[in-house]
Amino acid sequence: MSLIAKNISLLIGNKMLLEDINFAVHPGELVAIVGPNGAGKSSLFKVLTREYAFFNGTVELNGRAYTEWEPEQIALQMGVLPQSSGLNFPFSAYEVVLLGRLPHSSGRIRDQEIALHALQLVDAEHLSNASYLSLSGGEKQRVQLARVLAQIWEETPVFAERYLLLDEPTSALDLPHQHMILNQAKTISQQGVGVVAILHDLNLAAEYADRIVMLKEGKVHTEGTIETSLQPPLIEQLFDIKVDVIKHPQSGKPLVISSGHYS
Ligand SMILES: Nc1ncnc2c1ncn2[C@@H]1O[C@H](COP(=O)(O)OP(=O)(O)OP(=O)(O)O)[C@@H](O)[C@H]1O
Repeated sequence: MSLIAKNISLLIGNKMLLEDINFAVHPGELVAIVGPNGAGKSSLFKVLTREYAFFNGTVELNGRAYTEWEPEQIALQMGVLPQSSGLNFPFSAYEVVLLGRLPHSSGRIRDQEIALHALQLVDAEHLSNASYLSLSGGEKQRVQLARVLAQIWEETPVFAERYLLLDEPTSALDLPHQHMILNQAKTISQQGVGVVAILHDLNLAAEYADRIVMLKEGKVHTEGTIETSLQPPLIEQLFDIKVDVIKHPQSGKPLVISSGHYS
């Protein structure tokens, strides 16, 4: 049981956005998708999350093509955090998180407990009663993450395998919150959820991901473990920039350093 995309190609107008991509995420792992601007990361994300349906190839969720699932069944298996959520109603932060529980029928008290707990996990409990519209960019991002966490909070009687798909989940966050959120994503993956995160920061990917998929010009450039992916020649091919990779003094993970010189 996994989320598997096979031979995905995506043509919009006369532009090939994705070309013969194979991608999979399995329960229990965190996969980072990285690559330069315009590489196709968000396009792949939109295929994986059904925002785009007009692609060639197949996407299978837990053994069945998307077309074979009802939308409500998909919502019980997959939480999606897009780059921006255009919510314009004056809901409180807490009410926004409760929206994540709509696909479920676990009862009002349980849903409320989960929503509060999810807000705690993203350090936003103190914002519960604030109007969502009044929140800062980073606060909104954390509340939206709490909403998708609430959505895939626990196994349902029918669906044990769940997935969390995050498009640049740290883009609006300060340094401590970047680590806090990715720590949560990692913990959730260790609890058995398959997590996909588009990340620009290679060092965050190194710290938290189990695997890295590198995209370039709509194709998978490289895929592998942190150690095999974060090699200077590969990074230089991907981003056209000179880098050194050293060992992080605390975690021992690869640490990518660049002085900004083009290769
Ligand atoms: N709807 C569309 N119609 C035509 N071209 C598109 C469309 N969406 C994206 N593109 C183009 O496809 C390419 C890939 O875009 P995509 O948003 O997937 O890149 P990305 O890797 O997510 O980039 P970034 O890091 O800048 O967010 C870009 O060149 C973009 O201009």
